[in-house]
Amino acid sequence: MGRKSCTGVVTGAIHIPTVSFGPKEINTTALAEFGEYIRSVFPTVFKTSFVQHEVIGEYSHLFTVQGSDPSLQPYMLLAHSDVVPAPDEGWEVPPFSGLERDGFIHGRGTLDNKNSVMAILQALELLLLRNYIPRRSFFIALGHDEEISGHNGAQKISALLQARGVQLAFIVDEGNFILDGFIPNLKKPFAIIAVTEKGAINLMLQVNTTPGHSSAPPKETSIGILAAAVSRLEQTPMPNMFGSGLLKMTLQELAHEFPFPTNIILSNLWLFGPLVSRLIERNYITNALVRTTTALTMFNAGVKVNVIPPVAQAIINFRVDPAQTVQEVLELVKNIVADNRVQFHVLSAIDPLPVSPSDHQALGYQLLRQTIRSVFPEVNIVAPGVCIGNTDSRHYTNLTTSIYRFNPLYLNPQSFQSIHGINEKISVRAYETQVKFIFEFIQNADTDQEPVPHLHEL
Ligand SMILES: CCCCCCCC/C=C\CCCCCCCC(=O)N[C@@H](Cc1c[nH]c2ccccc12)C(=O)O
Ligand SMILES: [Zn+2]
Ligand SMILES: [Zn+2]
Repeated sequence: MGRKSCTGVVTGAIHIPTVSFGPKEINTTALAEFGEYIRSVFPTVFKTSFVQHEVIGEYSHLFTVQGSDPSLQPYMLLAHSDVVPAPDEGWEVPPFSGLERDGFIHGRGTLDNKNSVMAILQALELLLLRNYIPRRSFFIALGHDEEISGHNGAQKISALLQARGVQLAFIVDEGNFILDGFIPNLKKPFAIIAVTEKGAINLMLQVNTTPGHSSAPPKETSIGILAAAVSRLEQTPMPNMFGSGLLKMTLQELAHEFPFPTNIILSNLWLFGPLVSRLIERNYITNALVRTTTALTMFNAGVKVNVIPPVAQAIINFRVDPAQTVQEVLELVKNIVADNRVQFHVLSAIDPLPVSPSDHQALGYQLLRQTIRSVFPEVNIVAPGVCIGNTDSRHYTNLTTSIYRFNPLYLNPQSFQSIHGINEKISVRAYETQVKFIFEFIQNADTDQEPVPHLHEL
């Protein structure tokens, strides 16, 4: 294949429909094609002697970049090549066209997360083409099943590295962004590096009742009983955990960016905390930062129009606040439902992750901060925060206690909705800046903490 332009490689990647449809449904043809594709567009990465490439779990990719200084502890960059499904309806352009129009590349995966896959490999390709030899070793792990929990990709890579005795200085994965327009009155963007992520529970509620003829219905059917139970859950939010969370720290760092009187209010959360937490929970996105969320995602019941339904089932997806545990949430749920005709089946449950360090000694955090300052000089605030979704990085807690989830991209509420939604797109400029960010980050990781002039400028 001839050499493609910087954004042409993204277009080609979006074109390959590497969709994870369900727990065991992946598009193996597309994933295999994706593997061939990255080989063809990043030839230098694949032929460099100190870059080892392995395919794990059939479709995930692990690159080991051997640094020249074995005394430096390695780190790892993560991304994933699979995407969530994208039916054509509602899209301005077909989701797998990868069309470049008006300065944007359109399509599923442009923000989540083929942008990162391609930007990481592109940055490495450019460094290698300039004969850059890293001092610090690093790994690049590209999962192929992140959207369905990463059991065949990230989990296997993690087990392999553990078996090899690898311990990492830190990990950088997708997760948070440079946020723009999420807080009313705050015009300036701010970068949030997620130092933890929420837990998750998929809980099935089931009600069984005796089937029969619909002409003589019982007072309550399985559908009615279950509908009332899930409605109680939806109407009863989990407790607001504002006081105990990281969000307090994030807001204190943001305080002086606000005009009077918000700056005073946010600097004195000991006094105004209850007021602030009530304001935060009013918006559905920021609400996810202060509590365990309850999302009714599936409902299934009934077999025929004139048959009393024997079974009704609903699935509820909870995202567990880092200040709570799965067990605590399940107890609360049982108390809210308070109906012993409703059975509980926990389909999957994962606790929130521990908080990674963000102090001055935290190498990964400080390198991200330093690179943000350099690549996005207009961003004044870099603060630690919580990732409200789950990422492949959760499979790597055996390799490091320092996990950071940050995409070097601007995100506004509209682009937030496009992730897993419709009209996902990335501006050409944003993608090029992401490449620049990783290009600088890799070089910064080779310096002795203090920023020094870069060996290469992009
Ligand atoms: C004051 C600050 C205001 C902040 C506003 C908040 C803005 C939020 C910004 C970004 C959030 C993006 C969410 C990150 C996505 C995480 C990746 C993802 O979608 N994961 C899936 C699938 C998944 C992956 N691993 C697991 C493990 C277990 C269950 C699911 C998954 C997901 O979370 O569902
Ligand atoms: Zn993702
Ligand atoms: Zn996703």
